[in-house]
Amino acid sequence: MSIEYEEQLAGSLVDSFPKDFGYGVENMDMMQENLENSPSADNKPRILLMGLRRSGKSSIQKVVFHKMSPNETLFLESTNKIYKDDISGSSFVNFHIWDFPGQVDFFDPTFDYEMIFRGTGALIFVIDAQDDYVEALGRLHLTVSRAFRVNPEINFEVFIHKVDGLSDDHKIETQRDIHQRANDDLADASLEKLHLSFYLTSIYDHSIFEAFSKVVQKLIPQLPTLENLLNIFISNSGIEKAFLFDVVSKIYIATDSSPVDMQSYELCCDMIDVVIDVSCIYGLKDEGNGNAYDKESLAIIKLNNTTVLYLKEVTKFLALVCILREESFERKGLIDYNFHCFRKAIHEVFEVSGSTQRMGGATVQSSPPSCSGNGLSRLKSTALNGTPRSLV
Ligand SMILES: Nc1nc2c(ncn2[C@@H]2O[C@H](COP(=O)(O)OP(=O)(O)OP(=O)(O)O)[C@@H](O)[C@H]2O)c(=O)[nH]1
Repeated sequence: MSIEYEEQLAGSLVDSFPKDFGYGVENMDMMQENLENSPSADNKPRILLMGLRRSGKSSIQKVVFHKMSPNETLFLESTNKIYKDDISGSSFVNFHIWDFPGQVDFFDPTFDYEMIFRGTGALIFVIDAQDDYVEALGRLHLTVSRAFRVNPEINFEVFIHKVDGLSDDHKIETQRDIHQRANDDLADASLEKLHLSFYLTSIYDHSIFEAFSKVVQKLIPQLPTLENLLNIFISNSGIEKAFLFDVVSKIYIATDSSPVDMQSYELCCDMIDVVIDVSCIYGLKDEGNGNAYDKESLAIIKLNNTTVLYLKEVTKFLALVCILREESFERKGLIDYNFHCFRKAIHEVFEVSGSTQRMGGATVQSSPPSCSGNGLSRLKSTALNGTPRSLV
C-alpha cells in the first residue's frame, strides 16, 4: 500500500502547475515616499488591506504576521501612509501586504489606483462590525467596483471585523445584513459577476488566522495538488484531519478536503505555540543559538480524550499537524513512512532546495522561526530559503 501511495504521490508532481505565477511589477509616483526604500519591485502577489479608519487593518496585519498580542493593538497609531509589508522573509507565504490609511482619498485623480489594482491578487475590505457600517458599505462598493473594472481577477474578501463584541445571534444577523446590502448594491450597478466573500473575524481569537488562511489559499496555484496529497496521506494513515501550516503566521496553506472545524484548527495552532515555546526554552544549543524550528522538529501530544496530535517538519517554514485517534497511532511506522513520502512530494512540488531561488526575477532569502528578538517570527540569521519557487 505504501509503495502505491508513493507512486500516487510521485505521479502528481508539479509539472502541470505554473512556475512563474505572479502579478505585475509596478512603480507608483503617488507612493514614492513609502515604496522607494522597500524591497524592489518583483512579481509577488499583493494583498491590499482597505477599509475605513480604525476598522482594524493595521491590527490584523500586526497580529497575523508580526506576533503582536491583540491587547497591544490598542496602542497602534493611525496609519497615515501606505505601509508595504514584504513578509516573504519570515514566512512561507510569499506576498506583499499593503495597509492603506483609512483617510486616504483613494479616488483622488493624482492617485494611480489603476496601477495598484493591476498588481493585486486579493483585496481585503475590513468593516468594523461594532460600528455603524452604512458608510463602510458605501466605501466598499466604491472600492470593489473600481477595482473590478481595472482587474476582474482580484479576489474580493470582506472581513466583518471585531465580532468579539457581538453575541452569536447578532454576528449572524450582521453578516446576513452586510451580505445582503453589499450584493444589492452590486446588483443595482449591474456588477453581478463581482463575487464578494465574507468572513466574521476578530483578532482576539483564531478567526482572523482562519480567514487569512482562506484568502492566502486562493492565491496558491498548487492548492489542488496540496489538497490531493493531504487526502492521500490521511486516508492511507488513518488520520482524521491534517493541516499544512506556515509555522510563523499559523496560516494553514492547505488541508485535506474534510470540513474544517474551528476547534481542530485552534488545537493545531496551540500545538505549534507549545512546540515552539518548549523548543525555545529547552531545544536550543548552550549559547542559545539556532532555530526553534528545524529539520528535527517533531512532536506528539496525547490528549486525555484518546486524541493524538502529531506535528512534523515539512520544510523550513511548513509543518504538518495532524489529529488522529490513539488506535490509529498504533501504526506509527506506517504513518512515518507515509509522512516521508508526503514530505518528499511536497519538496518536489515546490522544488525546495537549500539555496537561493529565483522567483519571477526576485531573489528571495529567508530564515525559519527563531527564538531571538521580539517573538518567534523575528529573524535571527539569514539562512537560505525554504520558500517555494513557484509560490509567487
Ligand atoms: N474589539 C476589537 N478591537 C479591535 C479588533 N481589531 C482591531 N481592534 C481595535 O481597533 C482599533 C483600531 O485599530 P487599527 O488597526 O489601528 O485600525 P486601522 O484600520 O489600521 O486604522 P487607520 O490606521 O486609522 O486606518 C485599535 O484600538 C484596535 O485595538 C478586534 O478584532 N476586536
